[in-house]
Amino acid sequence: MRQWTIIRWLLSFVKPLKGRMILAIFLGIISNLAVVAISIIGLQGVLAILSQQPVNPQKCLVMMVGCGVIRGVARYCEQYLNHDIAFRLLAIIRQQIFATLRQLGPARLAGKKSGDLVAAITTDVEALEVFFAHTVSPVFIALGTTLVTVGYLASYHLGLGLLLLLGQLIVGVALPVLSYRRYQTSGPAYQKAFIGLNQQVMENIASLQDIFQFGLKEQRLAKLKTSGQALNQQYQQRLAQGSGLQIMSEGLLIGTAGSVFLTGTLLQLPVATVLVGTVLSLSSFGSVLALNGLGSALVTTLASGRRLYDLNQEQPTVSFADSQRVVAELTDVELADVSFGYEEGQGILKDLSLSLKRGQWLGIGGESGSGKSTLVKLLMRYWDPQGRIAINQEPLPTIQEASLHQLESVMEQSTFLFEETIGANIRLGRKGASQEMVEVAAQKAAIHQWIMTLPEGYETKIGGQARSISDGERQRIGLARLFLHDGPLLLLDEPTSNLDYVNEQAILKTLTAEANGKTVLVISHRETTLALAQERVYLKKGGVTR
Ligand SMILES: Nc1ncnc2c1ncn2[C@@H]1O[C@H](COP(=O)(O)OP(=O)(O)OP(=O)(O)O)[C@@H](O)[C@H]1O
Repeated sequence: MRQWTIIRWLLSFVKPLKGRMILAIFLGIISNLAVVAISIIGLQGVLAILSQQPVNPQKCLVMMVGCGVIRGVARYCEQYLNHDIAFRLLAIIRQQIFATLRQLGPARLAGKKSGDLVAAITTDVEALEVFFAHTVSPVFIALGTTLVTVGYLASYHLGLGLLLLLGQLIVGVALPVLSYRRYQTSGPAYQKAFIGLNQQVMENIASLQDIFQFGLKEQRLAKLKTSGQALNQQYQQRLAQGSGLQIMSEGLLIGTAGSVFLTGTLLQLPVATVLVGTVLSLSSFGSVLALNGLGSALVTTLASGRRLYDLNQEQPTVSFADSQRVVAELTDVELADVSFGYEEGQGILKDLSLSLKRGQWLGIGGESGSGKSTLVKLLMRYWDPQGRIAINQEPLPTIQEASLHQLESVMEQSTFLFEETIGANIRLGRKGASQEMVEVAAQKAAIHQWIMTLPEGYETKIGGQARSISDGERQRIGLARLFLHDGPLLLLDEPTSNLDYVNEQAILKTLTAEANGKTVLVISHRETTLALAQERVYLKKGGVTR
C-alpha cells in the first residue's frame, strides 16, 4: 500500500504539466502505431498482389515512407516532451524539498540524519527522472497502443485479438511485476554495494594524507578490491536478471505471433486475417517491450521517492506561526530551569538558569559535550526546551522569527562560506550594505589587510570550488559578517578557536570595542577569551558550576 501512496504523491506533481504529458502520450501512441502501420500497409499490398487485385505499389511505398517519417517526428517530439516534463518536475520537486527544509529549519540539518538529507536533495531527486521520463508516459503509451492494435485485430477476429492481448499483458504487466518482486530483494543489495564502493573511494581520497603517514596503502587497496568485487557480483546478478527478462519477453513475442498464426490456421480463418494477426503480433510489441526495465527502475525510484516523501511529511521542531511579538531593543535575556536533550531522557542541559542584562558579557566554559553549543541553538530557537527562555520577559516562542534573527548576531564554530566573492560573503550580514560598510566590518574583524593583499581584493572568489582559505581567515570573515549584522545580542560560539594568540587578542580587542552596549554570550574553552566576561558559567555534563 505504501508504494501506491508514494506513486500517488509523485503523480500529484504532474498536475501542472498535465497538458504536455497527454500530448507526449498521444505522440508516443502515434509513433508506435506508425511502425505497425508500415508492416500492415506492406502486407495489404502483398495480399492485393497475390489476390491479383489492382494495387498501386508507389502509393504503398509513399504511405510506408510517410509512416516512417511520422514515426521519427512523433518519437522525437515524445522523447523531447517527456524529458522536458521530467526536468521541469525535478525542478518543482527540488523547490518543494527546499520549502520543506526552510520549514524544518536548521534544526533538521543539525540533526542526526542530516546525511540522508543530502542524499535526498541530490541523488534521490535525480533518480526520479526515471519515473517521470521513462515510466509514467510509457505505461500509458503501451496501454493506448495495445488497445488500438488489439482492437484492430479483433475487428478481423475476436479470438486472435484476445490472444494478442494476452501476449501483450504478459510482457507489459506480468513480467515487470515479476521483475519488480525480484529486484526488491536484489536491488537494495546492489545499491548497498554501489554506495559502499563510492564511500570507499571518497574516504580514500579524503584520508590520503593519513594513508601515506600510517602506511595504510595495502590495507586500503585490499578493502577497495573487496568492495569492487562485491559490486561486480551484484552487477553480474543484475545483468543476468535483465538478460533473462529480455529473452523471456522476446520469446513471448514470437510465441504470441506463432500462436496467432497456428490458431488462425487451425480455425481455417481467411489467409488475410491470419497474416494480419501474425504481422501485427510481430510489429506491435514495441510499446510493451519498452516496459521491460520498469521493475528494476521502479525499485530504485520508489526507494528515492519514499525518502523524499518521508522528508516531506516531517514536522518542524518549532513553529513560528503564532509568534507575533517584535522586540526592537534588548533589555535582558533570561533562562529559567531550562532542561533539554536531543532524545527522550538524554538530559544534555538540566535545570539551567541564567540571566543576562543589557550590555553584560556572559562567558560559558566547561567540558566538551556539556551542551554549550546546544545552549546557543536553544537561544536561536532550533528547539523549544523545557523551562523558560525569555528576551525582555517575552517567552522565546512568542517572538517573531524575523525579529529574533534581527536581535541575534550569531557566530557558530564553523563559518559557512558561499562560493562567492569575499565582499558578497561578508555582505550576507546585512543586505544592501555599501562597500565602505563591508570594509569597516572587515577592519574590525582584523581581516581587511589580508584581503587587500589579494590581487582581486574584495572581489576574490572563495568557498566551494573556489580559492581555499585558512580556518582563521574563515573565522574572521564570519566575524566581519557578524559586525555588519550588528544585532544587540551577540551569541559567539568559540569565536577565536581557530586563531593564534596575536589574532585572538586583536579580535578580542575589537569585540570589546564593538560590543560596547551589546549583550554578549560567549562560549570558549580559552580562559583568555572568557576573561572578557563579567560573569562566567562552567557547564559540566548534567549540571553547572559557577
Ligand atoms: N543534533 C544532535 N543530535 C543529537 N545529539 C547531539 C546533537 N548535537 C549535539 N549532540 C550531542 O549533545 C551533546 C552536547 O553537544 P554540544 O555541541 O552542545 O556540546 P559542547 O559543550 O558545545 O561541546 P564542544 O565543547 O566539544 O563543542 C554532545 O554529546 C553531542 O554529541
